[in-house]
Amino acid sequence: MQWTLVIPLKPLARAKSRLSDTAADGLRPGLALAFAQDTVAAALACAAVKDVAVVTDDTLAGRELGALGAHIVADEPGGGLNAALAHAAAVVRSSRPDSAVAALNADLPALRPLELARVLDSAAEFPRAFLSDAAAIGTTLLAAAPGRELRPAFGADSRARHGASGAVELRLDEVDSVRQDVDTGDDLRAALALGVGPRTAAMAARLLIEGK
Ligand SMILES: Nc1nc2c(ncn2[C@@H]2O[C@H](COP(=O)(O)OP(=O)(O)OP(=O)(O)O)[C@@H](O)[C@H]2O)c(=O)[nH]1
Ligand SMILES: C=C(OP(=O)(O)O)C(=O)O
Repeated sequence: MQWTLVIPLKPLARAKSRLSDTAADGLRPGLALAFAQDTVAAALACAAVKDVAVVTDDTLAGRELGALGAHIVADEPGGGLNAALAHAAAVVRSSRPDSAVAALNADLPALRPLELARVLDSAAEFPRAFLSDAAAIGTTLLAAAPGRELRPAFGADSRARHGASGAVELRLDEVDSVRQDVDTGDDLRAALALGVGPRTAAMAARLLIEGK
């Protein structure tokens, strides 16, 4: 089975506020874009991925991620993360009702295509399934098989909320790159230790050179 991924990205100027002690205001939007670029590039290189739709209102991010090959969906609801994801899934299914759809965070700069394929192949065995994040509190991927609603419940404690919604938690080893979202400086160090994509590596070097 091949999946359509929906990836949410809020306006870069407001993104990654929890990284303010690690990256100055002038660098943070570029860092958030680099995370998204490396995430989208790895997703598009994954054999289990048919295509990628990024839901965003950010003009620059839309242009850059579109250039990588992602489809761009406008964040028309403007009602936050879950509304954006539900909208993007509906847009995908309006043209292809039988699509398998999975939501994936935009802040997975260490993402490896083979690990993502393992997660998606495993998700294909269930109506709805999810992968918890590295902190084991949130969610990095929520998948809905053809004919199933996505019903996204990202945000605080989303691991528990996705579990309570009836989605099956995928318990896989050796998919660290799919779990390693980056919200804090510690997360960024963990991602760098796993090995990040080229755009995040370049931005991380600037953070070191420019001292924040
Ligand atoms: N399209 C869209 N994406 C969103 C929205 N809110 C959050 N996101 C995206 O959803 C993912 C998780 O978002 P958050 O953890 O709320 O925000 P963040 O920018 O990652 O980090 P913080 O500012 O530190 O909370 C990120 O990829 C965000 O860019 C929204 O309202 N619309
Ligand atoms: C929105 C989520 O991620 P973050 O850790 O980026 O807040 C989540 O885990 O549901």
